[in-house]
Amino acid sequence: MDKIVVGTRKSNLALKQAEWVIERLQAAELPYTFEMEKIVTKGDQILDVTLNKVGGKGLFVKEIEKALEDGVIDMAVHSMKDVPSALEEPFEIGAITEREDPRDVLISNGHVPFHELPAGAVVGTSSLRRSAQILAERPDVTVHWVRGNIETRLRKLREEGFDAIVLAAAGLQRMGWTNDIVTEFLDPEMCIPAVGQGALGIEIRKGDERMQDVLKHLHHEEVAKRVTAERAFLHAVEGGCQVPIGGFANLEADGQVTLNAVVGEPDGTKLLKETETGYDAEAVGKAVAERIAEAGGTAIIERVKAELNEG
Ligand SMILES: NCc1[nH]cc(CCC(=O)O)c1CC(=O)O
Repeated sequence: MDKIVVGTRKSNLALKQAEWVIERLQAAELPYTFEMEKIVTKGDQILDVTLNKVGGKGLFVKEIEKALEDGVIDMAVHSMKDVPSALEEPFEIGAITEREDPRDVLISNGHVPFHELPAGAVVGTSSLRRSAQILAERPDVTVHWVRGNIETRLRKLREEGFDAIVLAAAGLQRMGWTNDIVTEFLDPEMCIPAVGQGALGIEIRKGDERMQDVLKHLHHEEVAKRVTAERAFLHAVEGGCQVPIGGFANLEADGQVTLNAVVGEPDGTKLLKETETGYDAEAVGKAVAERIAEAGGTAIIERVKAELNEG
């Protein structure tokens, strides 16, 4: 049987995601064997610097794309939220998978819920999106950066003086840890998740019909429609590095997609939120982006980007 090589980053979460993809493809009983190829990316090597300052999301994707282009791998498994809103030539997303819980979760020492954290509590996060929304809701807490993979962040919660950390439910679920360690699932209207959070994206060489066929067995059309609206928004407001932006879409019973999105000041002093519903996912994303840009979102994004480049 022909062999298909599935590329992945080397973190435990990435390995779980790639294993999940391979299991699902094997279950489809296609005439292929599947093999995993682990790739160390720059983003995995630089764990002690705020990721925002070292080039953002693209860091995790670049080396993997090289392996794809060179034919070392045939497809690459990504967390959809780590995939830049515009892929470069000659790549495309061959499938967007079913979505895990897209919400962020709070894990606190002593299981104190978010609204009951004491004033001055130290909340760990590594994203400007989370800090903006946490501080808008609770200006009396302090946000500190906590970098590293999920295991590292949980260890730092116990050992480094944090009262709580906020991370993606999906990562915990894929690691098999879930509910007993989670204090609270944050309301996705209060803390709007990252674009694509909870879904996986499978990247392939553009026009690779063999992979397109294989990936029909993984693609989830409803999730893809939601993520399309989210990514159209992300693309229209910035198109680049990691800034305080959230976007989360749901499908209505009639098939329309509703997008809630936010651009915020990292210190939480301003949040710009907009909502739009419609049948055309791309148009919904663009409409929300236009309104947020006009309300001052562009100015915030430009300023944050400039600060990241200086820092
Ligand atoms: N930023 C890193 C990252 N990329 C994907 C996930 C979790 C899985 C997902 O959101 O799909 C995480 C960890 C986190 O944000 O807590």
